[in-house]
Amino acid sequence: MNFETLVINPGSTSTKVAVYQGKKQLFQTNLCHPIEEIEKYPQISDQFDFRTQAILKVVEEQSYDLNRLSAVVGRGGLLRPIESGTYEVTEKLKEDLRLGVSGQHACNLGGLIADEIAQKYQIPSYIVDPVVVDELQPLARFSGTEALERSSIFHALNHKAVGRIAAEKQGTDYDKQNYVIAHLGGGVSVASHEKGRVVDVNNALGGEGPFSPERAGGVPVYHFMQLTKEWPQDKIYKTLVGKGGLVSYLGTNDLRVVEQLIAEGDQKAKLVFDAMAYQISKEIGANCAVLKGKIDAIVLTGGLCYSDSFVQSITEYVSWMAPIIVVPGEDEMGALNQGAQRVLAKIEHAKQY
Ligand SMILES: Nc1ncnc2c1ncn2[C@@H]1O[C@H](COP(=O)(O)OP(=O)(O)O)[C@@H](O)[C@H]1O
Ligand SMILES: CCCC(=O)OP(=O)(O)O
Repeated sequence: MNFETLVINPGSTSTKVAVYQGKKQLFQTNLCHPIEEIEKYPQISDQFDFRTQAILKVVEEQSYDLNRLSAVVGRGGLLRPIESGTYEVTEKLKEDLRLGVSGQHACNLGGLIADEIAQKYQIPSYIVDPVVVDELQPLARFSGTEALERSSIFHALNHKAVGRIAAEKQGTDYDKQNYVIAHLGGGVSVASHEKGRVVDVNNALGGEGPFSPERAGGVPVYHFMQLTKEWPQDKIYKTLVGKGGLVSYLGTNDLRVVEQLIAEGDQKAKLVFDAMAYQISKEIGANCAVLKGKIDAIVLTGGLCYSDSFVQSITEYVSWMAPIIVVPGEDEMGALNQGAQRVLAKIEHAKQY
């Protein structure tokens, strides 16, 4: 059956909207949200109406009749740690998304907006492989202090989707391969995929890993404590997430703007560009150690991979460790649709949160 689904993916810098009929995409629109627009809203939940209206406007512009839909599917948010899969949006799931039980991020709106639209048309709503998919091995859970355990918060949906793409390119199955996958978007997550399980990954929202277009990544903690000892919590958080990385150094979260500055001869922009590639490469190297060098490929994905020079810069550091596979952008929309289609076709049951 060719079920039609509306797919909604709120990211930190964009909202992606698509309609699928079976596997076929009927349309996709990527709405970009410049930092000035996002900054107007103090809380993520304050963006609910603005993003919902923007999505409905896209659908209207495409003259698509929402009565044709069988389901609405949204990118899952910061719930409690759960296993990989497709989950039905329930009251309990929505409550935890609203509370942000594991933190605040735009993807918390995915399930909420999906359900808002689905309820109007009396159809089900789902989330797939939310950012809290947790397959960490015991060793990866150590933070270095008994008081804190590391957690698995990363771009699980795209990691899994791109893992399957890489395996297909290599003529095999995802759960037979070992990959280091680096998702390079507004936030960055670099993970060790061992036979289909993400056994280690930097927390993309937790002050770990490389800096990214808008995240600081790991910072020198002692000096950071001194710097921020008089600051309110939300200012500290925004310094790490939202106003870190490229935004902090260059005032933009857009790598294309950075490339333009470099083309105009801006030396600082060049140094920051090189530093981001350097930190990401170092994290890839760390994950190659996690897999004890038994790696079938290093996979680079996300919006930053549309930049040939950025990919080239990372490749120079890491290509000696394993073959490089580049999947620019992401297949999150396709993966969300596939997750919903499997449930609609009764190939799988939707999991209950
Ligand atoms: N053609 C391109 N060339 C260089 N950078 C790009 C290109 N397209 C997107 N990007 C960069 O990718 C980043 C966003 O990646 P994306 O995966 O869309 O992020 P998110 O989903 O986290 O919002 C931004 O820094 C953006 O400037
Ligand atoms: C891992 C949490 C989700 C996230 O960081 O997504 P973006 O990079 O799209 O902001």
